[in-house]
Amino acid sequence: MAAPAVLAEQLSKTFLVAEKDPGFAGTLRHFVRRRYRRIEAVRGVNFEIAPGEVVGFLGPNGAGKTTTLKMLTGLVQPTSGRARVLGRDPYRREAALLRSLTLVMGNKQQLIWDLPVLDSLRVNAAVYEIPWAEAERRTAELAEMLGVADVLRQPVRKLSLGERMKAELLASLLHRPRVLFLDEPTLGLDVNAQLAVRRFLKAYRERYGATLLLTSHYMADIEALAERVIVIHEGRLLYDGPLGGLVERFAPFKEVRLVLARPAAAAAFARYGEVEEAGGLRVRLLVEKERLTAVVAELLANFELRDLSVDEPPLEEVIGRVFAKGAV
Ligand SMILES: Nc1ncnc2c1ncn2[C@@H]1O[C@H](COP(=O)(O)OP(=O)(O)OP(=O)(O)O)[C@@H](O)[C@H]1O
Repeated sequence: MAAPAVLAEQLSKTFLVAEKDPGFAGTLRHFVRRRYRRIEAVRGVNFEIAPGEVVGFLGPNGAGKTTTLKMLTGLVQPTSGRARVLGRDPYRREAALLRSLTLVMGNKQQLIWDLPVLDSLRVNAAVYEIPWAEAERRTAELAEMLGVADVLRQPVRKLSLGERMKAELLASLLHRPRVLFLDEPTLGLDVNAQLAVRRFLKAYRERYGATLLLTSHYMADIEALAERVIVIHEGRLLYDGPLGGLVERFAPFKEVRLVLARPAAAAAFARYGEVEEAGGLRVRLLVEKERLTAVVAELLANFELRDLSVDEPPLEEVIGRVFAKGAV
């Protein structure tokens, strides 16, 4: 295997947070004798990502995803373990590595609010020592891929959320990083803008052979972009493998959808599986894979059906179960 683009080896981060009781007395006590609470945000996480791979990084709120991304981009020093990106230690913040990676956070912005996007791009070009003629060429190319050429002369504050996020991506990629860490890059965007961002990330990866590690609460992002997923929960790695394997392992059931000819009570379906929707003409059931053929035969025999279809359960459902379980 080629040298990994990203490596996490027993990567761990513990935060010490000072705790203070409420009120004046609490504040006084806080000065005299400080109490600390340990938060083990990331606990011995191991993974390797090959150059050109796109990996979805999943976990419920507070699982340790952002902390891991911050350790991999040199913003936070690991308490123990090793982080390597393109063979280098990100926390040393060597210029050669900083020129090769980027961290895009959907909830943070780097563009200057009151200035046109182009002005922020000039700043970035200067920081990364890209001659302006070259930066202009790259801006034109990325703006075309993102469909934001028209808005670059407008102040950032006047852009829609979707336009702003695309401009943020443009700014984050002006130095053509080969390793992209993306933390919720489609956060809050409408469906069309989400789709545009996904398409762009795909095109960028294909054009530049980039490696992507991305978190998203939108499973559509993960399904569209990632072949492999890493799942963490309470700072520990729960799963690392193909997206399909996650469904196999955590969702040994299929989703059966029915359209009835006549409404039936929800209770009529409880014995076939887990009822997700019922009570009218539409019914959705989660049925264990081993029982599937028998259940479908019974449903056909017992109900007058307009339609019946069997699918993999929605990924949201599977992920929800993984998180709820919390252990493999
Ligand atoms: N700077 C910090 N100081 C103290 N605790 C922190 C700090 N940063 C994160 N934490 C804590 O570490 C844990 C993991 O947080 P992190 O932001 O990495 O999770 P996450 O998986 O990215 O969650 P989300 O999906 O909500 O963004 C949380 O309990 C959080 O409160």
